[in-house]
Amino acid sequence: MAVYTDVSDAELSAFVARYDIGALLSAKGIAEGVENSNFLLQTESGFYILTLYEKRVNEADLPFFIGLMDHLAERGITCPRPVRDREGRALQRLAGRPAAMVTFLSGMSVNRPEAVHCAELGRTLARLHAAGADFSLRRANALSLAGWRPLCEQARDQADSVSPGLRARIADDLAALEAAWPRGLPEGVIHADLFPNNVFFLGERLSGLIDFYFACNDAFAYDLAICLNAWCFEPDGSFNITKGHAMTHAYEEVRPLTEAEVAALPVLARGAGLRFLLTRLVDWLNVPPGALVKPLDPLEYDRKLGFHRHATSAADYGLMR
Ligand SMILES: Nc1ncnc2c1ncn2[C@@H]1O[C@H](COP(=O)(O)OP(=O)(O)OP(=O)(O)O)[C@@H](O)[C@H]1O
Ligand SMILES: N[C@@H](CCO)C(=O)O
Repeated sequence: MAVYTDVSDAELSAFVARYDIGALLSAKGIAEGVENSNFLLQTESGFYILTLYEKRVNEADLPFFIGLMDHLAERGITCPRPVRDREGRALQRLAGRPAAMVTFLSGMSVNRPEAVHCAELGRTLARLHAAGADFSLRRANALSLAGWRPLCEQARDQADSVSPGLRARIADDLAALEAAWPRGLPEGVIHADLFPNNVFFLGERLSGLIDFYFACNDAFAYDLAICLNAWCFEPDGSFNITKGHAMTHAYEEVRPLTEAEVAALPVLARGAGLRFLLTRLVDWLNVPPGALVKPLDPLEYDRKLGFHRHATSAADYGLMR
């Protein structure tokens, strides 16, 4: 369960009383997630999600995330809406942490996405990229190429205790990516963490997106590469090219990729793989004492990188031209 910060019932009731949403009826810590502390609140007017922002969220970035959810929702992307208190504030502090309350979205995330889900995701990702075009705030991606070496240094000495040879594999990936990372690709607002657990479906239709707390300005095709990593591998570690095709084809129906983006896809996919290997590895090695959280398996991404290291073109990911 991702609850790093405990909040007493009395603190929660007092917090909810700042809003015009009725009295608090129930509150429970949410089991899913690894980054922030999340609580499902029921008040007299319905359900809300309360988030206390933890270590990876820089408080200065919160206006970007809050503003982005409002911006996207106003442009037809279904996502949580920040709720404002009686004084018009969305950003709060609670139990010593920055905090915000957002609306509850209905829908279910899929544990084992099929090609139909990958296509829905691809289409919505392209719509999200278009909808962010006129968002006025900017946020650099703190977890792109320049952010990987510091993570690598944090985890390096213990990497081989997690898997023999991991330290050397990471060093090779990083060196290869530093030599080949593409510049000048089309960019804008990206979600940067659109894993299946952050995407809701009603039946086979995508019904909403959550968790915008890694959103930033970066290459659109890097966002697609993150999704290929997160949605298109099978539990046995193989890449499912049918799912990759479904996702990239649906993306291109809304926003065709440029030739430069197509050419860059293998290196972007490898970079996305390394980004999640590194954050998972650092978290795996540093579970805070007393935190209710199940760290995610870094080696899942070591196995995915085994595929990316040998990919030579976008066709390996199902992107047909
Ligand atoms: N607005 C919302 N509506 C409905 N459920 C939500 C909402 N926001 C969060 N949740 C629920 O809380 C869980 C955790 O939320 P979230 O993914 O934002 O946490 P996180 O710690 O940032 O997770 P992650 O590990 O994906 O970064 C989600 O999987 C979902 O079940
Ligand atoms: N989606 C991330 C966790 C949240 O950042 C992962 O699966 O590693």
